[in-house]
Amino acid sequence: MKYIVGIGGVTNGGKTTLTNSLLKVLPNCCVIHQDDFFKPQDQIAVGEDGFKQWDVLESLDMEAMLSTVKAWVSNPQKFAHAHGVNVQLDTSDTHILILEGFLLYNYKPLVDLYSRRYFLAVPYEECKWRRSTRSYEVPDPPGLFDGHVWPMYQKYKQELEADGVEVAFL
Ligand SMILES: Nc1ncnc2c1ncn2[C@@H]1O[C@H](COP(=O)(O)OP(=O)(O)OP(=O)(O)O)[C@@H](O)[C@H]1O
Ligand SMILES: NC(=O)c1ccc[n+]([C@@H]2O[C@H](CO)[C@@H](O)[C@H]2O)c1
Repeated sequence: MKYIVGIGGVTNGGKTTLTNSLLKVLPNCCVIHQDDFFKPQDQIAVGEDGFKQWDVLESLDMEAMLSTVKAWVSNPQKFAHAHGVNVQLDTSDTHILILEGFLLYNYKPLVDLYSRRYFLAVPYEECKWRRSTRSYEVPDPPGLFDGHVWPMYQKYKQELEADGVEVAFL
């Protein structure tokens, strides 16, 4: 059996931390991180608000992410070997793929592929504080969280609810 598990939700919600714990205990488990599919910085649009629009779907090469998922679906064993994941012989009929990222469920071609969609949510204040302690490859300019990151999070979350996409909140 093949299972695709989504670990989605808000920035700094703990997605990477949870994913790393799951990778240690689940057999034959591969991972794809959505952040690895950000377009180069010079292709990120600047909004009317003056901020680079990192937190929109258009800033990610979702077609490339989908191709990577399809490569796993077509041959999980080969994918595991190529990514240094040991396939355990006694469980070799079970393969798990974790997709980890902040906009996992708003890209239509992927949404029906999940066996289970988990969503990590944290309150505004906690999220803002956690984010302020992080340093990304491209550091957040002042005001980005309130001006762009949090409003986009709310917009995409509302879109999910409106589309009736079922998620399990953690
Ligand atoms: N259960 C938790 N309780 C408190 N803090 C946590 C918890 N899980 C993670 N954190 C902290 O929150 C921060 C973000 O964690 P993590 O990198 O796992 O989140 P993320 O959702 O992958 O973030 P991003 O979307 O920015 O990649 C880190 O500083 C981490 O130590
Ligand atoms: N990974 C990156 O290149 C990058 C650059 C600038 C901002 N981000 C932030 O990553 C978060 C998702 O994990 C988003 O909230 C982006 O703002 C990532």
